[in-house]
Amino acid sequence: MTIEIVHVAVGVIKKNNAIFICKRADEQHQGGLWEFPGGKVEAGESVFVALKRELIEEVGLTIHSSSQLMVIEHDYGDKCVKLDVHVVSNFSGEAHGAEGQPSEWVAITELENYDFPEANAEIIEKIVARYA
Ligand SMILES: Nc1nc2c([nH]c(=O)n2[C@H]2C[C@H](O)[C@@H](COP(=O)(O)OP(=O)(O)OP(=O)(O)O)O2)c(=O)[nH]1
Ligand SMILES: [Mg+2]
Repeated sequence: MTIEIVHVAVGVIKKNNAIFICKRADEQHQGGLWEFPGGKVEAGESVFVALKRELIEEVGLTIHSSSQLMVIEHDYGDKCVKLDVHVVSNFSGEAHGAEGQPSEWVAITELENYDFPEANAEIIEKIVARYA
């Protein structure tokens, strides 16, 4: 049996000492938890193009560049994901929950007070180590 790994472009949107996060809808995989916005990389698409497309759709931002933070493979049991995590600080627009989802700018030092999917623990650890 081959296991499908879903490749996801994830954007850590950073402005000064804050990160923009969104809440996943209850009916989504890992629903009800906070996330860094992003979504699936489609066939033939680069990670940057996927990230750009997803961030316009989900948070109304146009990104101009991004820098890779890390790649994490995680098996949730019902789904395997490969999170391609990029820091985005060069963007235009005002971040908002463009799909009606709750969203906030959160200080990096406060991120640990929000519930994220399991795979995100490593991401938050790295953001705190690097930027807090
Ligand atoms: N966007 C995002 N996804 C995450 C994070 N952490 C984490 O485990 N994931 C998982 C949850 C999902 O299984 C997958 C992302 O899928 P998604 O639902 O955002 O994909 P998508 O935007 O393309 O949406 P759709 O096609 O399902 O409508 O990655 C995170 O911080 N951000
Ligand atoms: Mg998404």
